Amino acid sequence: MMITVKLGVSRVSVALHDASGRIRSLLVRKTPRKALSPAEWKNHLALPPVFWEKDCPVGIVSVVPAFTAGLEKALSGPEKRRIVLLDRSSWGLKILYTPPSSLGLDRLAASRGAMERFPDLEGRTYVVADFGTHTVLTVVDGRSVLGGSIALGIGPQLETISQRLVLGKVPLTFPKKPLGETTLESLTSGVILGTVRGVEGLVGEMEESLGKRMMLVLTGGFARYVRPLIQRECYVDRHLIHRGTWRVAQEAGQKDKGQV
Ligand SMILES: Nc1ncnc2c1ncn2[C@@H]1O[C@H](COP(=O)(O)OP(=O)(O)O)[C@@H](O)[C@H]1O
Ligand SMILES: CC(C)(COP(=O)(O)O)[C@@H](O)C(=O)NCCC(=O)O
Ligand SMILES: [K+]
Repeated sequence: MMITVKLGVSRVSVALHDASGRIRSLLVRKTPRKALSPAEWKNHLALPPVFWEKDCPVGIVSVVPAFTAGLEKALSGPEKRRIVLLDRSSWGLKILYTPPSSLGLDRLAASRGAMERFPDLEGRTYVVADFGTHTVLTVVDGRSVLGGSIALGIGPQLETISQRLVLGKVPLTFPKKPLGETTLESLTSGVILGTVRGVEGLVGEMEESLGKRMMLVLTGGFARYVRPLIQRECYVDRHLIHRGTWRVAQEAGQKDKGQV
């Protein structure tokens, strides 16, 4: 068993993996507004007992470094569980981004997770489109991460607009047509279809500038909603960040035991 944690800007997700890496249980909490003490983190996460199994190592990927120490101590607990804090050198990927230290660790985790989940991507050029709180594209060429794009995600866009238009919560509906004839249709067209067509357009332009075709890999909370709208071949797996983190934390554990 292993636990992987993604500490994101707005959400923390905690996954429990079995020996083969499969996710057995996943829970999501809001990212706190301020740094928490280990005890506060423990309360905040409120992990069920299965997550506290003895000797279960924990791999952590954080994009909020100021919050990481408290979380790490909370998860290590009195049992002193082994914590694998992943940094930029952990992923077996070369970072061609400036400066390399500014590239989100979640993007490295998703890039590696894509290779783990879809082994035929190894050595190829592909782009991971993470449809989460942000919509983030990350281009991988062989074992090098080149960069990509970052925009506000579908969820936060809908929330902002619905506050402005006093619409209440906009239900997440599948846009049936580009030409919206009601407010709801217009919003789903603009935000959901617009985001997807924007991603497709960017991927096409990135391919042109690279002079190469890329495989598209979808991940993140909205991946399965947008998949039917995508007009090109793609792979989909919602949990690439956890899968990449699992693989790399596992490799780190084997090195510690002198098995590699
Ligand atoms: N079934 C679902 N469970 C959780 N989040 C979902 C679901 N469907 C859509 N979402 C949306 O996915 C987004 C979170 O995506 P995710 O990739 O999990 O988070 P993050 O990018 O913050 O790590 C949220 O904005 C949420 O509204
Ligand atoms: C852009 C992100 C906040 C996306 O994470 P999300 O909020 O979707 O979980 C994250 O990838 C990040 O902190 N990136 C650092 C900036 C960069 O990659 O250039
Ligand atoms: K994300």
